[in-house]
Amino acid sequence: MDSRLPKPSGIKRPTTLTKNILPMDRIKTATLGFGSKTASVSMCGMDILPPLARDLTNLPNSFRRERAGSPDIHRSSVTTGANRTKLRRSRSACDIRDIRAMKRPDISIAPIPAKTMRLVNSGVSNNAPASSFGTNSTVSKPPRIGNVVASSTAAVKKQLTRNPIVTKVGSSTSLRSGTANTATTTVRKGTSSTATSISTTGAGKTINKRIPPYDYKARFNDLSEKHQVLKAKYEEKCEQMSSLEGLPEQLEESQDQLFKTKEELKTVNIERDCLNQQVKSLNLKIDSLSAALVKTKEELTKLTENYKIVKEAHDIFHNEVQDLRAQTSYLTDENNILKEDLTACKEQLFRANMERKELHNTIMDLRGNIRVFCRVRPPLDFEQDKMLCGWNYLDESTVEIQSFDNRNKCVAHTFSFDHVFHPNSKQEDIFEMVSPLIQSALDGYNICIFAYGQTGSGKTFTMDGIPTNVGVIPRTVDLLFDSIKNYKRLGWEYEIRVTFLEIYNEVLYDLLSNEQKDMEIRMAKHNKNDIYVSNITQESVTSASRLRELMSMAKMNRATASTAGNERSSRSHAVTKIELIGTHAEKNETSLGTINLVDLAGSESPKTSTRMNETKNINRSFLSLPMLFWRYYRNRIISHTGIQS
Ligand SMILES: Nc1ncnc2c1ncn2[C@@H]1O[C@H](COP(=O)(O)OP(=O)(O)OP(=O)(O)O)[C@@H](O)[C@H]1O
Repeated sequence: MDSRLPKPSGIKRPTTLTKNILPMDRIKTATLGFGSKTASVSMCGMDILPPLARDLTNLPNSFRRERAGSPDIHRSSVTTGANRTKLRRSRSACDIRDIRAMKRPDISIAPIPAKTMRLVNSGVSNNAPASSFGTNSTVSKPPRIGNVVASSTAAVKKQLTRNPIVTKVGSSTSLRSGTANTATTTVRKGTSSTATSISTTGAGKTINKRIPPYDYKARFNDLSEKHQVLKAKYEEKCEQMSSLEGLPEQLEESQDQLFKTKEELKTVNIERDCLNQQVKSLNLKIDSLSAALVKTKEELTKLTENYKIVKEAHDIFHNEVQDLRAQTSYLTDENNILKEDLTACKEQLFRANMERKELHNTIMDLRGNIRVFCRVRPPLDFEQDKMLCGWNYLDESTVEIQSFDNRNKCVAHTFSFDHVFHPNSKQEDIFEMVSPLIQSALDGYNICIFAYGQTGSGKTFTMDGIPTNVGVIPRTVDLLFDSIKNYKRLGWEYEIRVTFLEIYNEVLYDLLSNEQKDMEIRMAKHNKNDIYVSNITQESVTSASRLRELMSMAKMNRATASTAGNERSSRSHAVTKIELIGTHAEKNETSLGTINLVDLAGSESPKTSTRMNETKNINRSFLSLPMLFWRYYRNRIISHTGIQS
């Protein structure tokens, strides 16, 4: 009979649950939980299966790291080969010898307790508590590792403190442990005397029965019973192991999931930090925008108030504008009426001006186209002590000159003039007499004003004057431009051109140019009564100041010298010619008038002359002057009467 228990087969060595992927704390926990039988037992609910679990739990670590599901091997390892050898020896020679020596006692084999049988048949429930040991429960799902380890460790410790290793033989708390311990004790005892079978009755009373060594059948039954129990436990452990085999994979998956979750958690934390930063910056923006909004509201309030004020002003202005528009409309109508009236007035004025022009020139003709005025200058400072000829101012047109003949007899000569100006006459009085001629020039007539007399008689003073008391020419310029302004209102536009000619020793000079030129006096082709000077500088002037400027320039270029009667005597004839070209665009009228202002050189007696040639030329020119006037009168008489002689 083979007493050796069948070696369990198909038991897989539990795989090492600690993998590299586990962190160190997990590795420790896993090693503690899965690498030890304590944890294995605890996981299977052995904390509530005290006897055998306690035994297994209290095994040394080195031993507990052995195969989890082979309690037989454990026991064989614990008892080592000594007990087994003892058993074999007891079953062999010693036992036989003992059997021979012993009497066969009456042995009543204790029946297998019913509770034990139920356990054998029903198996061991891993997760079931001790109170529900007989229920059929299987391990279908391993508990969570952490919880299992914690609970198992705690349960084992608790169990260890509550239930010491040395169990009370015959205790009814656990049939399996009681059976195992009893078997061990029986073997030990059996080596010296007989085997002992411990059984429990249905009432819970422990029944110790000794199995004589020779009672192989009883021992066999006993061992079979133990074998069944252990086999059931073995199968139970196998099932537990098979269920636990999937735990590493689950653990790995859980770890992967955990790492993924951690990575996601990190990402979420980073995103959360970013969002927090964004929230902070947005809060700052909100604060600044809120402040700006408050300012804007204040400004808006001010602007609204200003808008109300401006709107009120606008309404007032709008009403005023409406009134003004009405007035403008009324005034526009009035203006149109006035325009029509103005046009009619202008027409009447133009016609009246033309009539005035005719009347004016008729008066000029009646007064005489050639008028001669006489001006007696006062004696100069150096003449106060000199013997001067006497004169009498008979009336405003007659003067009597007294002189002595060869017999020193006083002779009186009476001269008649258009007007005689006594020495107290002013420059304004002289100009008042000649100014109507300026009007004639603007009306398109040619006029000539010249001063004639002996040297030092006051010709230049009368024509040019002095800066503090200007003469005829400057006053003519002022009157000319004032009249042009007035004529502009009547629709006349005038262009003024001036030339300055000097005749010195019968030679022509351009007083506006210092160049040597060939200048001649020529008659106009279209009008034989009109003459012009060739190659002379002609300037267009638009202002009186410019004309005066040109006059001063010409005066500077004029030849002067000292004579017996005048320290600065003009030794040439100076002719200032002013052309007035008037146009009336509306009436398509034009007018061309000329003003010739002549300051003749002073005649001088050959007796007192120091420059005889110059004096001859001057006096010769004066001889032509009566001839000139004679020709003029003859032409006018012929034109009026047709009589040639
Ligand atoms: N009416 C006057 N009242 C005061 N001073 C006068 C008057 N007429 C001329 N004189 C003075 O007499 C002097 C000579 O006059 P002015 O030069 O005009 O003579 P003139 O006839 O031009 O001589 P000439 O022919 O030699 O140039 C000047 O000093 C001038 O100031």
